[in-house]
Amino acid sequence: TRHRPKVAIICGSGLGVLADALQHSDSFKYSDIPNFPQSTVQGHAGQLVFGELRGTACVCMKGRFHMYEGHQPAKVTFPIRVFKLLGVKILIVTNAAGSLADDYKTGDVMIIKDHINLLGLAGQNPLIGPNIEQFGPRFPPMTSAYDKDLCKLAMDICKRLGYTCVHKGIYCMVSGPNFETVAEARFLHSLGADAVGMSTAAEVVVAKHCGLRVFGLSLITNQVKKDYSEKGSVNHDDVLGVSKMRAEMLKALVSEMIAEVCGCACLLLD
Ligand SMILES: O=P(O)(O)O[C@H]1O[C@H](CO)[C@@H](O)[C@H]1O
Ligand code: HPA
Repeated sequence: TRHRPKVAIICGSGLGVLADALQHSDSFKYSDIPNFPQSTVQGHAGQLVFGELRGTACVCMKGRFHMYEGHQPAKVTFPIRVFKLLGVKILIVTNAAGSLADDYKTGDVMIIKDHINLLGLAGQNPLIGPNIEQFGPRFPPMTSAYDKDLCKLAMDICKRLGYTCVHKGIYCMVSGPNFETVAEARFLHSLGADAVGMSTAAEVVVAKHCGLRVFGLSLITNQVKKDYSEKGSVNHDDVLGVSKMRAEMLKALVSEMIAEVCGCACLLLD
């Protein structure tokens, strides 16, 4: 491919259409890329797409890797270091997530302000093992994992586009693959998490370690039950259904973000 991406986008469950925004695109199947894991989850196509979005060269992971697929944390996050070596400066992560916050509705968007890397805290951190100094320091800070300027820009864009169901909140990564019990949901909520999912935090830790700027979006695809009296249960098809319904909205938001970031002197990529 002739594209030399500055921005990488990871598509969450059912959000592969974000990659369709790329023009003059070149696609590579994960199975054709040396050392890349394979996508095994429905809603994750398994293609790396290079192209241009509003004049900026981007690379898009149409399908991410999860630990519940049997991968070690370092394997799940392997593509992030590939992006770094390709010259990427900004990582945009998206995911489908369940809501723990009382005021989030299904279909809402949460701009990720911070995360709780529950697996990382419990010893499943992608940076465990010999540190590769070429990428970053042994003890990287994580106090501003999600770029404040990019968060603010996203809020402004949402206002301009007339999106009202947008929040800023905290994402908690769990391993899955089962969805949470009521007691677990209460526990995560009491920790301060607004949304829960089975991805993202590990990718962000590796991205920050190697100096990428990160912006994250969760699409709220379901309400996580925090009360035994609440009826019904979530399944992956429902998650994909909501993603499909809201994917165009996320596509517009991500496109605007990239257009603004690359046109704004204060957010210059280099
Ligand atoms: O985080 P993404 O990949 O968007 O997917 C989310 O949706 C799946 C569950 O329906 C899990 O994989 C969860 O992590
Ligand atoms: O409720 C959820 N829990 C964990 N991961 C998820 N991904 C989408 N929804 C959920």
